[in-house]
Amino acid sequence: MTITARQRLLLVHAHPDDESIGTGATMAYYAARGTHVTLVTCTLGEEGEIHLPELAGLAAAEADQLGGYRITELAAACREMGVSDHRFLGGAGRYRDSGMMGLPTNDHPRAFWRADLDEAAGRLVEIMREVRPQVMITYDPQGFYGHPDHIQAHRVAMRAAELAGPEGCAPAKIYWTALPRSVLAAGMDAFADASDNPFAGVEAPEDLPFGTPDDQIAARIDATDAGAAKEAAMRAHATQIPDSSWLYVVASNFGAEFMGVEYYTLAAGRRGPGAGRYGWESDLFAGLPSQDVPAPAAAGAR
Ligand SMILES: CC(=O)N[C@H]1[C@@H](O[C@@H]2[C@H](O)[C@H](O)[C@@H](O)[C@H](O)[C@H]2O)O[C@H](CO)[C@@H](O)[C@@H]1O
Ligand SMILES: [Zn+2]
Repeated sequence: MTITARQRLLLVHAHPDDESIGTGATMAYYAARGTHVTLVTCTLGEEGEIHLPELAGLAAAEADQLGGYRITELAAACREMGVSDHRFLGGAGRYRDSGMMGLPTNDHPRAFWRADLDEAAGRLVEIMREVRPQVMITYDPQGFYGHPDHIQAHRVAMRAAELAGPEGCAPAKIYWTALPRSVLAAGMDAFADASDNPFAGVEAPEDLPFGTPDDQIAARIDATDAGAAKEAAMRAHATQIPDSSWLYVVASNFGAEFMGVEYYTLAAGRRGPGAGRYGWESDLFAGLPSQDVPAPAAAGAR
């Protein structure tokens, strides 16, 4: 694939649904502005729950067809976001959804959690060679909330960037998905008296398995105009995100602020110009030279 877009964004996610939940507005926002957005999903999500009773028979313990079905959900979500370049790491089915931490599925022979790090990273380097992204998004070392496939996606993405560096095709900036503690605190306040409080039982934002101090956030992407695309992409993942999901409860109360604004920490690269108390960037490509698309590496060049 010859990519001529001047801006190229690479995202590395663990399962079909993560791209929409965590970065759907960012992806739709940049795709709508001509950035070439490449999504790499590391597993098919075979071990997921199924919130559509009519599809219960696809479950891993039954026909074990959920992975194939989630390929179609992901394709629909990408259409809603305007993203056309999507790949599964190593090809569809190479790495299997490991299930939640500590489950026997972590030990499945193809479990992503057991993948050889350099072998998996090498497959991502092949995509970096072709796409030559200036910016990459993945998770923090905790995988945002501790799922083994998210932790492994972080490790593979960061190792690939390390391996690609000497070849000159590593991203100049690497961001990790994040949620500011102040946003979590505002959410807890807003739902304090709600009957369907998604934060019920949580005393403080620090008690949640995710959340980042505001002064460690590097970018706030206001993709409010892509909030509807994000919600449509999430609804494409109906086996994973039921209509009753807390995600929609929060969205219905927060609206554009929740669905259309996404936050990141900067793990590598130089921070661009920003604004506000903590100098948050409003553009992931801030500070990067507006470069022409480098000539694709000659065939066989390494
Ligand atoms: C957003 C995300 O990473 N989803 C994963 C996750 O799903 C969780 C899992 O089904 C768990 O059993 C539920 O209690 C929890 O609510 C879900 O978020 O893990 C799945 C299995 O690895 C994965 O398929 C799904 O994409
Ligand atoms: Zn996930």
